[in-house]
Amino acid sequence: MEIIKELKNGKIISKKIKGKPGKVKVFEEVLSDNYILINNWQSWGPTKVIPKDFKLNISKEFLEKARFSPNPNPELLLDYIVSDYFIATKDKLYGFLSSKIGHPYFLIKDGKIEGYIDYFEEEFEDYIETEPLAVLNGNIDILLREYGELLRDYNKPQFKDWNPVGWSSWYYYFENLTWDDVLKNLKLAKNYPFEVFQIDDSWQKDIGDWQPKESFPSLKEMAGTIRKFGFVPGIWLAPFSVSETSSIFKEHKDWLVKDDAGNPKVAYQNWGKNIYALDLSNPDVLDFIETLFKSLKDSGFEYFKIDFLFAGAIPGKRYQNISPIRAYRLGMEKIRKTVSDNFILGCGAPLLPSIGYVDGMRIGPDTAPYYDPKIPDNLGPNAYSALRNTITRYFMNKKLWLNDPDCLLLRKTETNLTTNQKKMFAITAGMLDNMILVSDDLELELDDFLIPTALKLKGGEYFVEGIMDKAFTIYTKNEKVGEVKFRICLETEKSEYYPDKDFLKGKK
Ligand SMILES: O=[N+]([O-])c1ccc(O[C@H]2C=C(CO)[C@H](O)[C@H](O)[C@H]2F)c([N+](=O)[O-])c1
Repeated sequence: MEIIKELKNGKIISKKIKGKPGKVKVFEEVLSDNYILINNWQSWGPTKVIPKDFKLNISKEFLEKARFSPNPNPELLLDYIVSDYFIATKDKLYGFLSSKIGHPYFLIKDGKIEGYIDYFEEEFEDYIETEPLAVLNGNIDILLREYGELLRDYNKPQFKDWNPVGWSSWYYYFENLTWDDVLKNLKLAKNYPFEVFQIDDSWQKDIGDWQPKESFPSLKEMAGTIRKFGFVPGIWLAPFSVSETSSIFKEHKDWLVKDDAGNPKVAYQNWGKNIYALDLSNPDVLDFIETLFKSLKDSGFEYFKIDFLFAGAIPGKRYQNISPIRAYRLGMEKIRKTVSDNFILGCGAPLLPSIGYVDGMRIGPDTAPYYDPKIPDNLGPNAYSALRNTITRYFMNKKLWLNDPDCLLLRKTETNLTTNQKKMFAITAGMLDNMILVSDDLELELDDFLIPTALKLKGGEYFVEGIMDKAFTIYTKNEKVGEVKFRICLETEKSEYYPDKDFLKGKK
């Protein structure tokens, strides 16, 4: 590896490779600490502190269902602590600055931190530079912010400066949403400062068949009705996913990523089905994606929550022999160009490969109407892990995209969330200037005082101290509230804020 740039507190290294490199080892250093900050490749995975001898306890059964959701090389998780893109200790941070062709990751092996880049099956006739690696020394709280700045400066992403506030259907209605539920909430949403009204997973015929199911009106009527109520029409879809029961699976197996035997490869299981992945290196597939998003846009939708994106980056046989990461970015580039002036929210997305293609990014797992620090990180729903990631990935916000911490669930019934748990989420998301989305049946009684609370805290300059400690301290300064400090321990649910502002206490 050669130093391509000296930094005041470290360096950026890279090297030239060609041929068929596969998994390239690019870094090794003795692990000098008992605790490490690890990161997962995609939206729903954890960024968290673990002891160096932590056992991931990933079972073969979990991997059978999750498949490539937790990692493009899931089998590594059975034997190692794996950290994608970056890894850190209290005074060191090792962070790759891009994932444009290869997938960069770290393993903890024999007391060492080992850095690799997986170029999968791609062959390079000419030399290419490896994804650059920044090696930084200093206080981890400062280093995280610095790593975010290096990522921004290296990738130079363009994204909208609109920081949406709105409503989403998923966390109350899930797949049971009806068009009557939509109409009821549209009427009630006028009482809130919502800009966007987003219909989530529920409307479609099948995963891959992106037409409305019988019980929903046309796409044009869906979007037109939302617009008529004064909101930006938003819609959810999983554009790179194809369910085994879909017509696209029956008619276009040639469009799917294949296994070594030439059969369509299962990307993951969800909705009680096997889900396959579109081969984004195939020009016909990119035409399909363009036509799909043009039709959604022409129907009147202006906000796109594109989900399960990791499916586009699974290893396998493709039309072109390019890495899954390069194929993924072809698909994301197509979407970005097709709806360039609309808001794209990435979800279930490989983080570094998505830089530059999204305006917002879900940076944690699903929230839920329960908060439980004891549930292990399994990519599944939990308000605790959604809040944890909101803090540990805060440094990506407004550098790479707008962080979406997932929705505030404010209902007082049909939930196990306490008002304090809702308050911790709302104050944190507001102070860190995140997207603010609510997901409730608006007819229910809500702790809705937290919406103005979160909005008052937005727009500031913020910082998080104690990323590797038991409790975080979040600092924010904006012209509405001045300087606010919020000390929060996620495990004990104890939090204090200074100065003691009434609006933070739920007084109107
Ligand atoms: O581990 N999983 O199999 C899994 C599956 C789905 C899922 O949530 C995604 C799916 C949906 C709908 O299917 C919602 O839009 C969530 O906001 C979006 F994040 C999540 N999640 O975000 O935690 C995890």
